[in-house]
Amino acid sequence: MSQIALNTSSAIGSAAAADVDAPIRIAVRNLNFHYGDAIALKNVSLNFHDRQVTALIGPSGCGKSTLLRTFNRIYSLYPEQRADGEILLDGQNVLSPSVDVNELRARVGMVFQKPTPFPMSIYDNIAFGIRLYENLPKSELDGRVEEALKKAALWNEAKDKLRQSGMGLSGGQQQRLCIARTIAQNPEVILLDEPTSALDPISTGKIEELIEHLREEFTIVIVTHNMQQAARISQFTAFMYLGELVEFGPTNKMFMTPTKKQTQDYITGRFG
Ligand SMILES: Nc1ncnc2c1ncn2[C@@H]1O[C@H](COP(=O)(O)OP(=O)(O)OP(=O)(O)O)[C@@H](O)[C@H]1O
Repeated sequence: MSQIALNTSSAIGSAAAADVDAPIRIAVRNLNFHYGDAIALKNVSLNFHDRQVTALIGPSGCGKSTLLRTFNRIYSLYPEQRADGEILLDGQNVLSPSVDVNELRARVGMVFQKPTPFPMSIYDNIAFGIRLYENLPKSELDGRVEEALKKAALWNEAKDKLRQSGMGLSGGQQQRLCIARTIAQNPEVILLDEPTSALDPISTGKIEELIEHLREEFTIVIVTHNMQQAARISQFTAFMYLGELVEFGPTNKMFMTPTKKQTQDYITGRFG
C-alpha cells in the first residue's frame, strides 16, 4: 500500500457519516463550461446535500475550481467564460440571466486559496459586506461582527484588536477572518477553494475543525488536493478527471470501495 493510501486510510471515518437523505441544496444538471473555445467541464451532473461537506478531488486541471466557480457565477466577470446546463440552488437555476448575481454571491459565499483580507481593520473587514446590504444601528452591527468572528473561531484572538488591520493577523487567522466575512453575509452555501493550502499544519487543523462546526449551519463545498483532508472533513466526495465527473458518493465509500478504477488509482496515489 502506498504512503498516500496508508495516511488516507487512517483519516477515513474521522468525519461524521454522510446523511444521504439530507435535502438537496444544489443540483447540477448537464453542466458544461467553456474558456473561449476550450471546454473545461463536460456534462457534469451531481447533487450537493444540505449541511454536508462535499469535497471535490482530482488531479490538477481536472476542473475542480471551475466547477466551484460556477456556483456563484464568479466566472461571469470574464466575458469569454461561459457555462450551460443547470445549477439549481433551492430549485432556481443560478445560470439564468434573471438571477441577481450580487444576491447570489451573498447566498453562496466563497473563500479562496490565499487569504484575501481587505486592507482595513478586522472590524471593517466584516462590517463592510453587511453595510452594503443593510443599514444597521451600531450596536446591531457590533453584534453581527462579534457573531461572525465567534462562528469563525476568531473572536478570542481578535476581540481586543478589532480596530487593528486585518493584514496584521497570521495567515491562518486571516483565512478565518475571510471565513467570518463570508459568514456575516448569512450565506446558505460556503465554497472553499483549497482554503488551507497556504497554511501550516496547526492553522490547517483549526480550519478543519471550524469546517466541521460550520457544517451544522451551512452547506459546504471544498476543493482540496489533500486526500487525507477530504477523508477527515467531508461527508461526500466527487472525483473529477479531465473535466468529467468520474464518481461521486459518501466519502467513506469513495475511499474504501470506489467503483471506478480511475478513482481507485487516484486515491491510492497511482496517478495525479
Ligand atoms: N482562465 C482560464 N483560461 C483558460 N483555461 C483555463 C482557465 N482557468 C482554467 N483553465 C483550464 O480549465 C481546466 C480546468 O482548470 P481548473 O483550474 O478548474 O482545474 P483544477 O482541477 O481546479 O486544477 P488545480 O487543482 O490545478 O487548481 C484546465 O485545463 C485549465 O487549464
